[in-house]
Amino acid sequence: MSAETIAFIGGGNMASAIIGGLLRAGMKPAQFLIVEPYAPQREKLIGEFGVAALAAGDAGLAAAGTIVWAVKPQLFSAAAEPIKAWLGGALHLSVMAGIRSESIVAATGSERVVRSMPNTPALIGKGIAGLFARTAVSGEERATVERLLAPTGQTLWVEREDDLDAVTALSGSGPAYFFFFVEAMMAAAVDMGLTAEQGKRLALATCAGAAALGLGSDESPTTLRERVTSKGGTTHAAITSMQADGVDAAIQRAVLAAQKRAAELGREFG
Ligand SMILES: NC(=O)C1=CN([C@@H]2O[C@H](COP(=O)(O)OP(=O)(O)OC[C@H]3O[C@@H](n4cnc5c(N)ncnc54)[C@H](OP(=O)(O)O)[C@@H]3O)[C@@H](O)[C@H]2O)C=CC1
Ligand SMILES: O=C(O)[C@@H]1CCC=N1
Repeated sequence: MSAETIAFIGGGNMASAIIGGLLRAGMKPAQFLIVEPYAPQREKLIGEFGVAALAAGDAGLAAAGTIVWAVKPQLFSAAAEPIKAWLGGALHLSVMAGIRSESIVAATGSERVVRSMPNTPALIGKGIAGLFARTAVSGEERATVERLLAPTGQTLWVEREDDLDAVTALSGSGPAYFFFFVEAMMAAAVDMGLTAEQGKRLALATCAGAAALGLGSDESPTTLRERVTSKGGTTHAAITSMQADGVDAAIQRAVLAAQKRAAELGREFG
């Protein structure tokens, strides 16, 4: 192991998305060390990526230049405690929701901490990750983090750490809101006599097309929505129904609930 080694504490969904992306971008399996207590998951990582995976961290961690924290926030303290002696020399990158950088400094003994909030489209290189760096992190280390996350999609730096709670609520959790919407579209498709499969195809292609249209256009989502909405037509009927049901306000409340929960996770498990 060397300073080029990237160690992951937790080898689940998010770790796999980042490791897979970096391997596709040309990093070598020997550059990774994963600490993952769940044996079937360890075997999956070894089989899929050819990386080294240990049930528990050991002194070898001290050589890693970068340590990525990818355990559930609830498990952070318990995961850090037994390996603390070997963490002080590394740059730490957390993907954990809520856990404050101050808690990561206290648990690792390193001031060089970057927090990120990726999302699951990272699995196909189409994610977006919010990033926050503590002042001890150098410009070069910020660039290192950007390189690490580049294969997973876009990155966006925020200046205030608390803003990561809003990023978590928007883009971290956002893919689930989108699938929730698609599930409802599919249920409506079935109500109207289409099959669920037809509903899924129509809903996903429509959402993907609308997102691509929005990304490629200088016009606001409001203008793009209005362009679909003919006077007295079908879209007007649907939007009027959603407004009467308070769907927009409900979505805003839901996103704020996620932001509040992110802050709570930091207080409860930091
Ligand atoms: N999923 C998402 O959309 C996003 C998740 N995140 C954040 O990423 C983090 C990881 O989430 P995700 O990848 O979905 O979760 P997973 O449950 O898939 O991965 C976490 C892994 O860590 C393992 N683990 C548990 N205890 C330890 C330990 N002591 N040492 C090392 N590994 C341990 C778990 O094993 P076991 O299963 O045995 O407990 C599990 O395999 C979370 O903090 C979450 O907030 C961030 C952005 C988006
Ligand atoms: O639900 C969660 O807590 C994590 C953080 C963002 C997405 N999943």
